[in-house]
Amino acid sequence: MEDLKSQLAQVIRGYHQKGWSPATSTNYSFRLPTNSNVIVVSKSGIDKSLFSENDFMEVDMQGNALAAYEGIRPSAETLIHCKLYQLFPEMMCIVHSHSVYSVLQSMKNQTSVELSGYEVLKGFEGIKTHETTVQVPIFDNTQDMPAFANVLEEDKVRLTVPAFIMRQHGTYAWGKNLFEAKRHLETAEYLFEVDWKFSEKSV
Ligand SMILES: CSC[C@@H](O)[C@@H](O)C(=O)COP(=O)(O)O
Ligand SMILES: [Zn+2]
Repeated sequence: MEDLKSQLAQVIRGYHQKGWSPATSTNYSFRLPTNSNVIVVSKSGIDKSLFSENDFMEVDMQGNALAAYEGIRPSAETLIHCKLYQLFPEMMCIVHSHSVYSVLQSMKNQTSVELSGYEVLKGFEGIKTHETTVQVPIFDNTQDMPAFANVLEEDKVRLTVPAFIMRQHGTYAWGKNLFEAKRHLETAEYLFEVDWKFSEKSV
């Protein structure tokens, strides 16, 4: 587990350098390979440029801190992680960004970002050709995490790729391991940026 913590911490610091986690934003988690009912999640309010293995804590599938971490505040968005693991039981890692292009894409007054024809779509698990179109869903932002978790459950059918946007907030992506979750977030973020820049040029 220490290896996983240190690998994810390194990814988190790297994402901060890309500008994906300003002002302590974003959160991350993985499930213990030895007990998938235990979620190792980032603590709330940590500066992601300095994130270390010690900035994780353990919660149960309802988001309650395990005894060893009593009194420590898990990420404010822990319930999103809990719900995604519940909806997609094979998924073991979740990553989140507050990137500029995710926010810009979400401000188009649409309920999804349509991405078509890009080679990098193949970064999403199961996509084998650029000759396809995917919809990355956009859900309205809220501070009410139980309500947002319900939205995810009700709209699970819209989660056709392993990523979504919270409007004017950022992207969540997930995978069967850190490598896959990372690939999915980077796929989404790259496509949001290229698609945004192309539509800017063509107006
Ligand atoms: C600093 S604003 C960002 C937060 O409100 C939230 O969206 C976020 O991603 C981080 O929350 P946190 O509780 O630190 O995990
Ligand atoms: Zn956030």
